Amino acid sequence: MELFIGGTDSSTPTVEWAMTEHIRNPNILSKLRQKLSEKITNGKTVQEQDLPQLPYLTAVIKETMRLHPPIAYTLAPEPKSWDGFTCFVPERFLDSDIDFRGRVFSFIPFSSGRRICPGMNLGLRMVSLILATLVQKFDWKLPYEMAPEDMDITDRFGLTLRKAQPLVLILTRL
Ligand code: HEM
Repeated sequence: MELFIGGTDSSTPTVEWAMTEHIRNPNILSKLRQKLSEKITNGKTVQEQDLPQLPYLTAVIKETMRLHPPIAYTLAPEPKSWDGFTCFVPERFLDSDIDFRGRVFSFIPFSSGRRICPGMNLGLRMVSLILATLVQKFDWKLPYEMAPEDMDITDRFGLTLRKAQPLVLILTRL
């Protein structure tokens, strides 16, 4: 199955960037797949009620939103606030109390205060379930024997910060 990620809402760029970072960091993809298989057993598919037990999945989504803020104009990332600013390291969020509510100025993917996104919980559930299902149920590879380092990872600036070139992956059912 060939997967093109498209769409214009704020959830889609997060899934697309998360998948892009996982292709560039296969050890993180393996770790996430392992964490999912520890909690979601017997061939089940991840469900909403499983999400609180999947802190690594949440860390991956936070790290994706840190490095690729979904809504560009408000949320330019701040290099000085983060060690290894350009590196994709979900572990930085594991023992941290930084949540999605915008209480720390360097991480406000859903804005904060009175402007905070009213769809935050729904958006997070959508991103978490889509990403977890794709990781859990499919093996991913780039088409045309392309190498991860050949991927175009430039942003396309707009209301949402999308990849300039859409991600295309070949998915095989695991
Ligand atoms: C991962 C997904 C999402 C992200 C990252 C996101 C992010 C944001 C951000 C940063 C803002 C504030 C924009 C500003 O400061 O003007 C916002 C506003 C808003 N979002 Fe979301 N959003 C997401 C999903 C959703 C969903 C699923 C819904 C609806 C079902 C939604 C509905 C809204 C609405 C109505 C506003 C405007 C609120 C206002 O101005 O009072 N969002 N979103």
